[in-house]
Amino acid sequence: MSSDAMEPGGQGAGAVLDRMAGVEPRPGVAKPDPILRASGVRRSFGGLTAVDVEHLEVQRGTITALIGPNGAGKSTLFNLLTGFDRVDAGEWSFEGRRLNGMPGHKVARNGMVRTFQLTKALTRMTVLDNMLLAAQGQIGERFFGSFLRWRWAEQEQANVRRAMELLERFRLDTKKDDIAGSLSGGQRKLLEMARSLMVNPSMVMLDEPMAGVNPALVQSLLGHITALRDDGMTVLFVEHDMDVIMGISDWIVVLAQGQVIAEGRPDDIRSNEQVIDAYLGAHHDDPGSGGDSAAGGSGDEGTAAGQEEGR
Ligand SMILES: Nc1ncnc2c1ncn2[C@@H]1O[C@H](COP(=O)(O)OP(=O)(O)OP(=O)(O)O)[C@@H](O)[C@H]1O
Repeated sequence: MSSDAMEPGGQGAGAVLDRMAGVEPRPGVAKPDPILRASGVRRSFGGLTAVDVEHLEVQRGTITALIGPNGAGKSTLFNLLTGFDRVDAGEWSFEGRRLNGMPGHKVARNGMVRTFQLTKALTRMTVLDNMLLAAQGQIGERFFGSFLRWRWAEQEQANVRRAMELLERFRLDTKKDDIAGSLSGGQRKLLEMARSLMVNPSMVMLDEPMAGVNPALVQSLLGHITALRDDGMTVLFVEHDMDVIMGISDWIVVLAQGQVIAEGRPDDIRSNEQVIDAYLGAHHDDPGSGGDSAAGGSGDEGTAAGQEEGR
């Protein structure tokens, strides 16, 4: 995502971060140029309020982490914003467009994509077919049913070219004919990221990008995530590993019991008493430690294969 994916005026990540310099670290704070805005978003399951977000803005061109103890509502909020679950109340917009009620595939076509852990069906397909399938929503509406078959073929060729470019970028090109299920945990994470880029998104939402990844591959994955931001994309990610969170986030949003209890830069969050209390209360990793991976806390970070089995 080249210069055209960059913000208007061709400013890079540095300029975006400069504009964030004056933003106060407090829940619901307005951002200079939000790509995503949510207000009054609520979701309950029976008597349990899983998400109750009064106001949240995500600044364009940043890496923003969504963190919180187990059961804080991170996945539910991800699902709601991306059209994979229905809100009880609230509204949100992406690039100024209201997204309420829009199904997931349309949200993705509007430029906001989320990664998914590879389902069983996907693990039985080749790496390249996984990539091509991820592009189908893009061509489907415009080309399905078309009698102009050559245009279809043309689009397919373009998809293969794009898939191969992305596979090269993520160093998976030599694996294109391998069955996705044969990839290591880290390679699967790379494939999940590569798949999401097939629709040319302006915002990528990563669901635990480091879960099940061999430590040797963590640096490489981190490099890919910061490269997305440096190419002008906005990244929102849910993660438990505090080293990762503190290391790459420009901004951190902390959820506890469905509510945003804190927002700020890594240093603000490290020293925030409310955040520390929320984590300690949940017997989770201390966000102030920056040390031993919070991977320990969630109990769901087994191998990629293990996670898949659970889905
Ligand atoms: N489909 C559902 N039915 C009933 N309860 C649900 C459902 N989905 C989530 N919940 C509950 O909503 C709360 C928030 O869950 P959610 O998975 O969003 O938290 P999380 O912050 O992503 O947790 P974790 O870090 O453990 O993945 C939890 O109490 C969970 O049990």
